[in-house]
Amino acid sequence: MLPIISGEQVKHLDQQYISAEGISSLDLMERAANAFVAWFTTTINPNIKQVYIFAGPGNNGGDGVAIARLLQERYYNVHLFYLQEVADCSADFKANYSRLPDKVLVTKFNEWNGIIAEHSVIIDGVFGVGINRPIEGVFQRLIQILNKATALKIAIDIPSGLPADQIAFGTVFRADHTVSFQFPKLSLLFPEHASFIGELHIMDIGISEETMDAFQVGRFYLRAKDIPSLHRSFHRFSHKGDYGKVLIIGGAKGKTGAINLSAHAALRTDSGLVHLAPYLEDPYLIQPIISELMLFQDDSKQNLNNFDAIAIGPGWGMGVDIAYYQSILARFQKPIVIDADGLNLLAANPDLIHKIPKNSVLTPHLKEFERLVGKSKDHLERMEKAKNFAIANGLILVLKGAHTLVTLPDGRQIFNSSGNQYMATAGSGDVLTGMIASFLGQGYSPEHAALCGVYHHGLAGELASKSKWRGMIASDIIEAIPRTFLELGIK
Ligand SMILES: NC(=O)C1=CN([C@@H]2O[C@H](COP(=O)(O)OP(=O)(O)OC[C@H]3O[C@@H](n4cnc5c(N)ncnc54)[C@H](O)[C@@H]3O)[C@@H](O)[C@H]2O)[C@@H](O)CC1
Ligand SMILES: Nc1ncnc2c1ncn2[C@@H]1O[C@H](COP(=O)(O)OP(=O)(O)O)[C@@H](O)[C@H]1O
Ligand SMILES: [K+]
Repeated sequence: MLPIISGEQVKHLDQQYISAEGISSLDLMERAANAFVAWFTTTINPNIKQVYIFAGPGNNGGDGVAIARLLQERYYNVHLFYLQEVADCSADFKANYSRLPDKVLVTKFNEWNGIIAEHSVIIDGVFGVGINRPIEGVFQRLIQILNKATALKIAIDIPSGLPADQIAFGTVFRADHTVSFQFPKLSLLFPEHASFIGELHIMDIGISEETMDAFQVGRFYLRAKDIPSLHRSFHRFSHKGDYGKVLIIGGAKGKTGAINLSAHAALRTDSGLVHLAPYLEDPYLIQPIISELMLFQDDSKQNLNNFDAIAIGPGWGMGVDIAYYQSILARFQKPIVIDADGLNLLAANPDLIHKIPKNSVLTPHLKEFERLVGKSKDHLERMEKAKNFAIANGLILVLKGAHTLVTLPDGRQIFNSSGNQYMATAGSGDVLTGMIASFLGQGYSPEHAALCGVYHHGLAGELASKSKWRGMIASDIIEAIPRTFLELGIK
């Protein structure tokens, strides 16, 4: 998994990589600039009239100057602005400045008339991970002007003004796209920074995960390439028992759709047998949405150990008898998946937490998490609380959101890269619950079940949204689950 290292460590990483590979820092900057330009030329409408690049004094500015040259070589009209005397800029900035072709228009920022032509693009190379204090003076004036412009805005590495691993503390460039090098800086994954980042794109500049591992601080980014090795393989003689028997408990009156969604998702994730146990006096009153599902009447006494995995909570309601909740925990000794009202009931009855089997997977959204551990002032504090909670209770916490964060009982924290905003729709969390339960039932370790569940769920959302966009509903995500295996090359 790709380590998310701190902004402070980036310099050391660069130095180590440069000396190990025998290349210069200028070469690495050229790679970063080329990676940016490769993204730009394949993503941005080629009919733009003008590209404005704003270059600060450090290496982020140096990237901007190199990008100016490379875009001009590809016949874009480029106007470069620099903010500080070139003599006072970083060495690699200067080296790139001296390589600028005549066709790049160059102006010092304080001599600019402030006009931005229509159909143009703004590229922000003012500050990168080297920001070390709030933006003031000429820098602040520039960012304020740019933030008012209607042109498409693109940030190099990180929107200027945003610190790499903290909450924003002053003026920040508001990008439509952020093209970050090598790994996502931690602050690019915080929900409070959504309006600064726009769409996030991570471009590889060739530094290996092994090189980065030396600097890791226990935070990682989960990508498609990490997933296949987490999967179990099945063979020609596998039978449905090998694929697991799953029970989904929840679904009070009027809310049985939630367990139906979880159960359907478990089937599509390859579970052999899936049962529903709605919280109704007569569970046989409901009709499962698909005929492959079965109903289970739980009388609070049966041994549940016949099931390979259990998920509890979707649509359960808060009227559940706590003795029943306790009876489930007493009758099933393997790790379980807990979601929705299973979590809300836990928040209301904190003593229950000690009865939950170790390594169980809890999947709160931000509000459910707040009910469990109290308010957090920002995502950094929330991450810290997630870590303490997972370590103290020996549980796996899947904190759902745009970049769902999986925290393991040893404190490692893994951000998911898959998914999109179209997944913010009723029931998409129920789908995730069913998927994680399915992998658990197929014999995956709870850690692998959580990671595979989260990644495949996000990918299913991406695939389904290609044809449904804003109209996507949770059932569309379920229908796309089989394609996620194809996409990742998992038989
Ligand atoms: N491995 C990587 O990630 C690579 C990084 N590169 C680029 O290098 C950047 C980092 O470069 P630097 O370390 O030079 O840092 P920056 O370019 O972010 O700028 C740091 C400079 O700005 C000054 N500064 C910081 N905060 C300020 C403020 N509020 N007001 C005024 N001046 C301020 C600092 O004193 C320093 O001179 C990355 O973000 C990336 O764009 C690439 O060139 C090469 C590869
Ligand atoms: N903007 C987003 N980007 C990526 N994934 C998202 C986004 N919004 C929501 N999701 C995902 O959708 C799911 C929503 O779950 P949840 O809030 O429990 O919904 P519900 O209770 O309706 O089932 C989570 O897995 C979450 O990660
Ligand atoms: K920037």
